[in-house]
Amino acid sequence: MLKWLANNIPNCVQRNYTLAIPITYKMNRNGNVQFLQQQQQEWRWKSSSAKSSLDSSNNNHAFKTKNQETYRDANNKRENQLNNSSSKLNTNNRNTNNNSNRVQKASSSKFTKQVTESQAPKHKINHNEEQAEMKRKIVSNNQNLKGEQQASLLPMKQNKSSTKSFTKSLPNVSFSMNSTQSPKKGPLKQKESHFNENDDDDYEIGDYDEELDDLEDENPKSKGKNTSHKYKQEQQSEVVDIVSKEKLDEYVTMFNKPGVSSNKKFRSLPVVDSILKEIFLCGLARKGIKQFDYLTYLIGGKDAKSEISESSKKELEEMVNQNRVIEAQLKRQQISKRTNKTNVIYNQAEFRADMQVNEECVNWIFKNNRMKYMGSVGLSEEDEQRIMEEFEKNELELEEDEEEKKADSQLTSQDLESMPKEELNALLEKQENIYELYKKYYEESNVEDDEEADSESTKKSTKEKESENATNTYNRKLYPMEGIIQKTKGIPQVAFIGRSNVGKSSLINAITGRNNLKASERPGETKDLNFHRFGKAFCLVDMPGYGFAFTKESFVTQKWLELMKSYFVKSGSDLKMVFMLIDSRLGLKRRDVDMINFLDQNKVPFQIVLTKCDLTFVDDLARMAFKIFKLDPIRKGFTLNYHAKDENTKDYRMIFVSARSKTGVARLKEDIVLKYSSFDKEQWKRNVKKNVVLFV
Ligand SMILES: Nc1nc2c(ncn2[C@@H]2O[C@H](COP(=O)(O)OP(=O)(O)OP(=O)(O)O)[C@@H](O)[C@H]2O)c(=O)[nH]1
Ligand SMILES: [Mg+2]
Repeated sequence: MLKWLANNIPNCVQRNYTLAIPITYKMNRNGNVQFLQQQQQEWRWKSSSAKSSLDSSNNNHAFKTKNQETYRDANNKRENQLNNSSSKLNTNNRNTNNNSNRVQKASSSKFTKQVTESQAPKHKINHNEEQAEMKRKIVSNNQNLKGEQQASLLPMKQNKSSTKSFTKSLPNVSFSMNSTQSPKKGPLKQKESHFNENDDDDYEIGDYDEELDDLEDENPKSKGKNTSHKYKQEQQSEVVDIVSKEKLDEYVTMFNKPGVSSNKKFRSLPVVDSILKEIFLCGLARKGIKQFDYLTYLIGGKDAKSEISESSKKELEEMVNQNRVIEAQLKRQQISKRTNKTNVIYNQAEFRADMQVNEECVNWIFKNNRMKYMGSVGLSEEDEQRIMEEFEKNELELEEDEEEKKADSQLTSQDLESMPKEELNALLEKQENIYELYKKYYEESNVEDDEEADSESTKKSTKEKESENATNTYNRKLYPMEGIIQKTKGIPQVAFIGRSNVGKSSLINAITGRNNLKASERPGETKDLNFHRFGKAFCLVDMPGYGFAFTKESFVTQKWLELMKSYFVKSGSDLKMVFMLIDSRLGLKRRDVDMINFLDQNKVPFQIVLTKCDLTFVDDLARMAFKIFKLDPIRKGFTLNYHAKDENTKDYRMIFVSARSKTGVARLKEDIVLKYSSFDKEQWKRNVKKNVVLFV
């Protein structure tokens, strides 16, 4: 379809000329396309050599004088293509002549006339009020979509001064795309310290083009066949960032080598790059919006559809209007064709359309399906009674690793005293900065202030509020394990597991956009395995947390672990993914490691999700992620290939989320719907009358 659009719509690219026009089309049940009203009544021709951009008022004239021949060629070509494709598209064109007349009357711009003249006989075009209304709806939908995306970019919301003071406190976390072979010179070589503390140079739009120009210059076609060809292939593959397992082991050995500073190690490894990429894509990049967007474009693919903030979206629109991104993208495509490499960077139009369809798809499924409670699996009555007694008798406390506890206390007693004043001040400043940022953010987004939440007196009130808000909209239906497995048979399941208080229930609430699950500051809130389904597409499973230390034998933990493990083993192929949640502030604990090993041994597909990222620094997140990566089962399975199209490839992407700021939630939602549910996007596209705003 997109290919067809690209070939047949006059805003496609003809040799040196690029034309960008936002168009709206409607796809009916048969897969035919109906063109709707033009989004904007202006269009531009742009010559990549002359870089001339013409106004809509004089484009016809200019086009005849300057580009007459090229246009004629292009137009003939297009008409031929239209004729060829007309047989396929003629099923619904009984009223075409009427339609074309109507459209011609209604359209005021020269361009719209042009389009309809060439296309009206071939396609059914409705240009009535109904469609205008529909278009309005789409636009408003799109605006609504941006809300969540905006919320995800917490740090971007800050004013200049606060961001500056914040970034000052960040250590050198640099991002380099081509660390694999660490070439000394290369077109795709980044300004190495994009996220470097001292690097205040922002990425300019032109930079991308310049890099590609370099690439062009080095191209074998322009310079004859030479060694740079091979070199470019390497560069291309680095963008994809697929690393074989052997290679990965090599990197890890390198990472463990003594005598090399950890900072240096950090920068030198692609695995770290990959983790950092994830962090950046999740909207946690705090250094600058431009680099972030540049990255999303560079990486491309559907994963790059990350939460782009409102302001940066505007910037991107501008870029698209200027055609620069399209040009750059096209150049890249040409290059990748020449180098005969898989084209991982999507076609611009395809990328945008795909992004939009995915978004709509995910929103549709969450909006149009009731979240239905299917039942719970709990412990036997005896066990439950005993647990309740334990709960009442004992103060609930999460177990801590004793060694870590010791280390912590040693740090506070010895290090703080001996710590130079400067360092201490820096530490305090860092804390103040983050505090101010959060305060400002919560003020802006009308979220409860953290300051209040921290104070003792208000703790109670927030607790009360939470319990009030989080209403259990269902009466508890308890099933034996076999019973619920029978009941949920055939529905793909996604489970959330992790220590108590890690934020499982909150994350599910954030994903569903509902407040059905009880979440509270008190650990041990969830006591059953709760099953909720969205139609027959998928089923979300909230689990009790583990990690209590209030009885010697840790009865609760043992019982709940048994329950969860039996579910993992019995659910079989219906269990599509287990999201293993880890609190990004606390990191891995012994029981987490046990659980990871268990999942790995039983071949249960799982992914690590770092939660509460709104409370953690980027560099701490990266370190935490890498610590987790060092675990054997993770390292073994980490393919680093998050463009993987192969369904069987275990996707060991590290996920960073915050249920509070909604960072990463949109991506997680999309993963659930598009990767693990039984929801068929293509079928949905065919069956639901779809309106898509395309920017070609
Ligand atoms: N700042 C912040 N707080 C969070 C986030 N997610 C959860 N919380 C808080 O963490 C606490 C625990 O959240 P829950 O969702 O109840 O955790 P849980 O894993 O379901 O806990 P159990 O049911 O006891 O296993 C609550 O007070 C939440 O408000 C987050 O992303 N950011
Ligand atoms: Mg819970």
